[in-house]
Amino acid sequence: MTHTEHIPTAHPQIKAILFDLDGTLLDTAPDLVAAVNALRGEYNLPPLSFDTALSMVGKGAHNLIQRALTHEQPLTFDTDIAYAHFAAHYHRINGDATREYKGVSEVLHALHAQGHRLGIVTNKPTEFTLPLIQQFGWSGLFSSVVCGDTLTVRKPLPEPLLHALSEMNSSVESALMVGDSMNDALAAQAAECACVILDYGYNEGQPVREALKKWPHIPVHSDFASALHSFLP
Ligand SMILES: O=C(O)COP(=O)(O)O
Ligand SMILES: [Mg+2]
Repeated sequence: MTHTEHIPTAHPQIKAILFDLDGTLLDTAPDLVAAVNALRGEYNLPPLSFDTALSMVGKGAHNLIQRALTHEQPLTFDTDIAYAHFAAHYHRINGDATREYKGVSEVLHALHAQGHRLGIVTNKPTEFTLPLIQQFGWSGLFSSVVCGDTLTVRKPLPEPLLHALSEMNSSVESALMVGDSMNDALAAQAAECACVILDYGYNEGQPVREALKKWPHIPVHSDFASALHSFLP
């Protein structure tokens, strides 16, 4: 069976499409890992392996910093100072080695040209998200960008998705969430929003396809264009 045979049941009326950023639209892993290890250097901690550092990405920057600094043993640190260190390093690095996944720009432009309303719902802070949207030439495409610090809560809670849809004047019945992690799937489920998942991204170190085996109603794709294929002409 090919993955493209899984088509979201809600697709005929889909008008609004919400995208996760890290691991779905953009492979930000090299820059995130470099920033994590630069942060660790500030605390005289040795670098983490790529996979270990990447497994800490998913629940926003404060959670990432907490996991990165307490990996080996508990460490008491000032969270504002640690965030300032992380932000300084990540601003310096952000975008350098980040690449869009195959087909992303082409599909986003095609969906937009077709009249779909597009939004981003990411746990990444706004200050790192907006420069990436600009770098990849996507600024005119999104009618809502909800980041990890837009509200006081983040995915896997449903509020960020619902907030984006309200900014897009769209109903949850007409919406699709496209993500790479259980945080996206859980947020979509809680919002009662249709969802498709890409398996090439980051799911906090766990294969997302395995995690979704008990949720057969959520289609899993390995290719961005195939995941959106049924919404294109
Ligand atoms: O920054 C994170 O923790 C994850 O970001 P994402 O929600 O775009 O995957
Ligand atoms: Mg993601």
